[in-house]
Amino acid sequence: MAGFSLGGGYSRGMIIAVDGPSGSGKSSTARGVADRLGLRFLDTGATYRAVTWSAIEHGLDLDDTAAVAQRARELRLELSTDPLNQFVIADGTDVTAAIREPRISERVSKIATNLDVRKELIRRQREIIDEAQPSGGIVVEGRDIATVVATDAELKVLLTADQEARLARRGAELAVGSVTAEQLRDQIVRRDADDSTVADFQVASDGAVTIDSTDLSLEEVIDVISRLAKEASPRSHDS
Ligand SMILES: Nc1ncnc2c1ncn2[C@@H]1O[C@H](COP(=O)(O)OP(=O)(O)OP(=O)(O)O)[C@@H](O)[C@H]1O
Ligand SMILES: Nc1ccn([C@H]2C[C@H](O)[C@@H](COP(=O)(O)O)O2)c(=O)n1
Repeated sequence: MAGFSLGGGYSRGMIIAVDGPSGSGKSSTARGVADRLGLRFLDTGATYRAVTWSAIEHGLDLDDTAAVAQRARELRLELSTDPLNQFVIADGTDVTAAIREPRISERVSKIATNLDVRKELIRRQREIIDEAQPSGGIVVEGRDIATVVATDAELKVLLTADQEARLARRGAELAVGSVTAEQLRDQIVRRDADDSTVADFQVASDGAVTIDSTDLSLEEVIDVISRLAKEASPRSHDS
C-alpha cells in the first residue's frame, strides 16, 4: 500500500477502521485483511480485556472507577500487531488466552464504560497506530475506531450481522457445554447494550461503509474490505 502524504515530505501508511457489535466478525475479518494486504493489526478490545484481567488479579473492586483507572495507567502492556502472531503481555505475564475466558467477557464492559480507563487506553491505542505507520499501515478493530480513536482513517467499516447470526457464531466458537445459552446471550446482547452507552457502534458514522455479514462467509467479507482498501489507496490512482 502506498503512503499517504501529510505534507512536508512526510507520509504515513493506511489506516482501516473496523467497528461493530460483538460477534459481527471484526477480529477475524480485520486480521484477515491485514494479512492479505501486508498491514499491521490492532485488536483494541484486547486492551480493555487486559485491564480487566489485571484489575481482577489485583483484587480490585471493579466499581471503584478511580482504582481501576489507576491500574490502567500503571499496567505494562505489550500487544502484538502481527496478524499471524497475536499475543498480549500484561505486567510480564502472557495473558493471550486468559483475556478470552468467560470471567473476563462477563466483566469487561464494566472496565470499558469507565471513562478514565477509556482515556488511557485510547492514548495507548493511538501510540500503537503511530508506531505501525512505517510498516505501511494498520487495520484497527473495536467499537469507536472511526468515531474517536482514528477519525482520519482512510477506510471506515461498520461490520454488522443479525443478532441470531452473531449468537450462532460465538456459540460455535466456544467449546460445547462451556457456556449456557443464557451466558452466551449475556456475552453478546447484554454486553452490546452496556458498551453502546459509551461508544456509538450501532449506526455508521459519516463516511463509513456498512457491511452486513449475515449471509457472507469470512472470506467474502475479507474480499470486500480488501477491495475497498485498494480503491481508497493512492496506488489505485497510479499509472
Ligand atoms: N462472515 C462470517 N461468517 C461466519 N462466521 C464468521 C464470520 N465472521 C466471523 N465469523 C466467526 O464468528 C466468530 C466471532 O468472530 P470475531 O471474534 O471475529 O467477532 P468480533 O466481532 O471480533 O467479536 P467480539 O467483539 O465479541 O470480540 C468467530 O468464530 C469467527 O470465526
Ligand atoms: N474500541 C473498543 C474495543 C472494545 N471495547 C469494549 C467492548 C467489549 O465489551 C470489550 C472487549 O471487546 P472485544 O474483545 O469483545 O471486541 O471492550 C470498547 O469499548 N471499545
